[in-house]
Amino acid sequence: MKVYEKAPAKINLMLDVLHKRQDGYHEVEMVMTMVDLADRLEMEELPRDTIIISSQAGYIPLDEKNLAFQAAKLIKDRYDVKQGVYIHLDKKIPVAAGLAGGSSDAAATLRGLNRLWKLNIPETELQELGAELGSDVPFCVTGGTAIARGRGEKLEAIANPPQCWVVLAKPPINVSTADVYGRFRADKLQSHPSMTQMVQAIEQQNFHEVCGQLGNVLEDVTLSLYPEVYQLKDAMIKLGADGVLMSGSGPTVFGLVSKESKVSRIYNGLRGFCKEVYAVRMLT
Ligand SMILES: C[C@@](CO)(OP(=O)(O)O)[C@H](O)COP(=O)(O)OP(=O)(O)OC[C@H]1O[C@@H](n2ccc(N)nc2=O)[C@H](O)[C@@H]1O
Ligand SMILES: Nc1ncnc2c1ncn2[C@@H]1O[C@H](COP(=O)(O)OP(=O)(O)O)[C@@H](O)[C@H]1O
Repeated sequence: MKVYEKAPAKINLMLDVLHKRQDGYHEVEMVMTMVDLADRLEMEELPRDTIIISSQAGYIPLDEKNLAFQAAKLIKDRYDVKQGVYIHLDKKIPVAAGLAGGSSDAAATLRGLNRLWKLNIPETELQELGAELGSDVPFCVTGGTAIARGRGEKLEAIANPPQCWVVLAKPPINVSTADVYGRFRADKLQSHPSMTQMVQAIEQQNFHEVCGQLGNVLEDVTLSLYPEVYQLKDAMIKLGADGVLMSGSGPTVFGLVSKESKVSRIYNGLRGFCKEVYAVRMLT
């Protein structure tokens, strides 16, 4: 038997860091949503007690370092599953981009294996398993749009933002999330983005206000390390995107665009800066 799962990319519409915790993680407040740029996973049951990962992407690990492998191992161990699984990852989401590609693959693996092995694990329990794999995995289990607190695992579902185009551009650099959080200094912050106002703008379906409330306190860290991310952001603003922000710890920059007529100009303009540019819809 085979099951298929879609693993969409996330973007952070708002990301605030409150403080560094005793356990080394940072207490965050984020508004997260998903975009229509997705990996596709095929999972096939194997009679042998083994986990095999394959992918057309040459640049991700296929062993126990792969987050889909870790998700399969976790569910097998926790629920004492004796069968094995073959997982094929059709990667479309750029890697180490701030788009939670690996986290979304892990979440899709948890959902898929829950179905394949008829385990009937409730969604909240899948989220708890996800939290053992990474801070963004619980959100990716459920998707939609949510406020995320704690280290990212405490979720509160909210309305989806107004539908629009999302242009994503990833410069050819790899950013380490741990490094960006490690360099973040709360005392250097000039201001915090407002969670309340972002949530209100979304609830009122006020596109202009959603664009106005975009904010990410990790942006300054990544922009100072990689000036090309700053240039990309500047280019996207000049090309006419309605709101522009770096996603997560970066380096992907996204632009929200309401008018379809503007999308191809922005897309083509950005292709002059980097190869990895995508124009997709918000997943609502
Ligand atoms: C910044 C965000 C925003 O959505 O996304 P990405 O840029 O990675 O996509 C997330 O907070 C990333 O979540 P995720 O990528 O799952 O992080 P994890 O694997 O749990 O943690 C990687 C490392 O980041 C740091 N970390 C992560 C989350 C957090 N709230 N505080 C932290 O300090 C820790 O040093 C940790 O060792
Ligand atoms: N299934 C996977 N897809 C992508 N990256 C993966 C996967 N499994 C493990 N990784 C590793 O996880 C790291 C972060 O990848 P990713 O989840 O794409 O980053 P981000 O959270 O910044 O978007 C990379 O170093 C990559 O090698």
